[in-house]
Amino acid sequence: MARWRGARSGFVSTMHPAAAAWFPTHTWQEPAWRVPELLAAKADRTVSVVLPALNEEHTVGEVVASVRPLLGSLVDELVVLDSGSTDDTVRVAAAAGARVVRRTEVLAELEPVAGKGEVLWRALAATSGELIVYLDSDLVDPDPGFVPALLGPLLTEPAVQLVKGFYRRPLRLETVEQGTGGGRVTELLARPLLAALRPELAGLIQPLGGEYAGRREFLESVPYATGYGVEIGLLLDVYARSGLAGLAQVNLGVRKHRHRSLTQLGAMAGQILNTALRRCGVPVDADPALTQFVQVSGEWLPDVVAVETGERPPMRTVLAERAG
Ligand SMILES: O=c1ccn([C@@H]2O[C@H](COP(=O)(O)OP(=O)(O)O)[C@@H](O)[C@H]2O)c(=O)[nH]1
Ligand SMILES: O=C(O)[C@@H](COP(=O)(O)O)O[C@H]1O[C@H](CO)[C@@H](O)[C@H](O)[C@H]1O
Repeated sequence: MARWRGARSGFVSTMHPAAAAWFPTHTWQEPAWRVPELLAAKADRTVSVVLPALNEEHTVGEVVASVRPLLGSLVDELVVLDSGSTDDTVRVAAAAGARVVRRTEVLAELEPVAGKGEVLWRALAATSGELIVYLDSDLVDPDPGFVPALLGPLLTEPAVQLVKGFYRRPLRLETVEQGTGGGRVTELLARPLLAALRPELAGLIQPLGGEYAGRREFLESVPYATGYGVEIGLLLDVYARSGLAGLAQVNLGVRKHRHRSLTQLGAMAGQILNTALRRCGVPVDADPALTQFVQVSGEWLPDVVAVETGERPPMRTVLAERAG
């Protein structure tokens, strides 16, 4: 299958040498795997698709429906891990054909904490697939090709441990044809942060993207940041353990999703920054707080938010302790 259009290889060499060496052989610009080919490569291995969901009643049904046709062939289980939704997410997800697991129903002895990473981590205990695909539940017009593309490298390249999706990310849904501008935390924080701390990872096109797949053996062996730091944490951990050879990325086309406000993304960025600094051995405040500002009747007032920096230990250790 097509990995890289060589005509553009000149630009690749302008990156950090390690990134430039990795990019051409671990980037699928035109993923061409067909399901029958992947089924043959899959053989007797198993695949779990996991959707983290917090109040996603408007979109979770379509995301589930985009994966549903693969259930029973390429996909062995399709799970929505509900993150404490207070809307109709659970009903909509179940009606669309997913197995819905509330975060309180798995590892019930552990009091759940808020956050995306918490449910991605709990999903490890709620599923059994050797390969795990994570998709966000807020996707708009989700492409059924996401899962096959993300599984491609895992099913054909034994050294790869984690596969990240990449895509064009329109910020205004109505201008998807030309739209870009999405991935604000990626462009304003993650990319500059990786450039400063791990320039070898400069070749990752979407380091924070919520569509990715990994081997259970790797995912159960690393801690999970319980908030939005989960993606940067997993990325840094796979690099620390397997080097760039453990990473691949596939073109998923266009990704449209619900966009949060700048204030919300500021809090998200705080979690990502804190996780990345800790993974890279940079001392950080034990209980960081982020002071944002709001204008009330003309007066600017501080709004101090705690930066969630919780971590869950490697699932492997938790399951071993439970097994006694
Ligand atoms: O505490 C949380 C926060 C987020 N999410 C889910 O994680 C995904 C990505 O979250 P969000 O859309 O807030 O991030 P963004 O894509 O805007 O960066 C979505 O499916 C959310 O429903 C979750 O399950 N629990
Ligand atoms: O990539 C980003 O900058 C943020 C915000 O995206 P938008 O500016 O709302 O398109 O979205 C990602 O970051 C989160 C933290 O890693 C992930 O959990 C999300 O899945 C991903 O969409």
